[in-house]
Amino acid sequence: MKKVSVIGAGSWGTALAFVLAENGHDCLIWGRRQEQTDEINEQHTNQAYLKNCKLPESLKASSNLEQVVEHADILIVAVPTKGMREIGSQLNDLIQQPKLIVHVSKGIEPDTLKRITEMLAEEIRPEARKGLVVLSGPSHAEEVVLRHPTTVTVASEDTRAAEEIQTLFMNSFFRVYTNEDVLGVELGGALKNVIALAAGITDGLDYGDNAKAALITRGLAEITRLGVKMGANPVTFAGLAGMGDLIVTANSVHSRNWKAGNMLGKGHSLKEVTEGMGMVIEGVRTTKAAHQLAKQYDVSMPLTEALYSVLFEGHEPKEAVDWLMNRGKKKETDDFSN
Ligand SMILES: NC(=O)C1=CN([C@@H]2O[C@H](COP(=O)(O)OP(=O)(O)OC[C@H]3O[C@@H](n4cnc5c(N)ncnc54)[C@H](O)[C@@H]3O)[C@@H](O)[C@H]2O)C=CC1
Ligand SMILES: O=C(CO)COP(=O)(O)O
Repeated sequence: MKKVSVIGAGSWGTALAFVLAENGHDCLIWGRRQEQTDEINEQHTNQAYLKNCKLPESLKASSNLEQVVEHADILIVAVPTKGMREIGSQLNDLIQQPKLIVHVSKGIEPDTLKRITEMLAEEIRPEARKGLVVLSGPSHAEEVVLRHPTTVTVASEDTRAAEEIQTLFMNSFFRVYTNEDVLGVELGGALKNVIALAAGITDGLDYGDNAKAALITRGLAEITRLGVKMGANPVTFAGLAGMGDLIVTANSVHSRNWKAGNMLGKGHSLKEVTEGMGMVIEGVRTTKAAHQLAKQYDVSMPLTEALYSVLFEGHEPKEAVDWLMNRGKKKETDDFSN
C-alpha cells in the first residue's frame, strides 16, 4: 500500500483516484471547490464529472493543496494543460521532500510549444522531483470507473520511475505498459485531440464512415510525420498513445473533443461549444500549438491546417473539407521523408 495524491478532481483525476483506491492505496484527491471535496468525502460521488459513479469510501478528498501535497511521495497531476504552469508553480512552493510526479494530461502549450513534462520541469525545481512520468493512452474516465478493460502506457526518462507507476496502477481492468519515448507519448496524446475534433466535424456533417476512416488514417500519418521530425520513435504512434487513443477519441460518445467537433459540424459556433461543454476540450488550444509546430518543423499537416482555419479563421467546415479533398496529388507513402 502506498500513499498517493491526485491533483485535480475532474473526470480523469477522479477515475485514476478510483483505480488507486481500488488497488488498496491510501489516496487523497485535491479539488478546487470545497463543496466538491465534501461531496467526495460524504456522498462518495463526483456527479459533475462522473455521473452515477460510486467512489470507493477509502478515497478521501481535500481542497487544501498543501495538505494534499504533504500526504504522499507520489503526485498524480490531472489538471487541463492550460492550468499546468500555475499548478506546477504552486507545487514548487509547497513541496518539502522530493516527489515522484506523474502527469496524465494531453496538450501542448501554444507559443512556447512546450510539452507538459517540459512545462513541469520548468516550474518545479529539480530538487523537488524524484522523477517525471507521463501516463497516456485510450482511456475514457467513464469506462474506467465501470471497470471496463483499459490499457495505457507510462513513459519517463527514468525507467525505474515508469515501472513504479506501472505497478501502482496495474490491476485486472487497468493494464499499464511502459514506453521509453516520452516525446512520442506526449505528442501522440496531445495531437490525437486535434484529429478527434476534425472527426467530430465530419460526423456532424454526416459524411459517414469513409470520411472518418480517412481522417483517422491520414491524421495518424501527419501526427507521425511531425513526431518523427521532432525526434520521436515512429512505433510509438502505432501504439496506445498514438493510434489507440486516436481511435477511441475519434469514435467515442464520451469524447469531449469529438462532441465539440460534432457540434461545430452541425453549425454551432466555437464559443457556444466551449461554453456549453463544462469540461476541458484540449484539442482547441492544441490545434493552435500543432499549427505552429508544423510551421516550425516545416512539416505538412493538412488536417491540422484545415481545422485551424475552421477554429480560428472563420472558415466553414464544408469549405475546409473541400480544400482538403481538392489538393494536389500525393503519394500515400511519402510521409516520413517530408
Ligand atoms: N476525461 C478523460 O477521460 C481523460 C482526460 N485526460 C486528460 O486529463 C486532463 C484533465 O482532463 P479531465 O479531468 O477530463 O478534465 P475535466 O474538465 O473533467 O476536469 C478538469 C479539472 O481541473 C480543474 N481545473 C481546471 N482548470 C484548472 C486550473 N487552472 N488549475 C487547477 N485546476 C483546474 C477543474 O476544476 C476540474 O476539476 C486533460 O488534459 C485531458 O485531456 C486524459 C485521459 C482521459
Ligand atoms: O483522452 C481521452 C481518452 O483517452 C479523453 O478524450 P476527450 O478529452 O476528448 O474526452
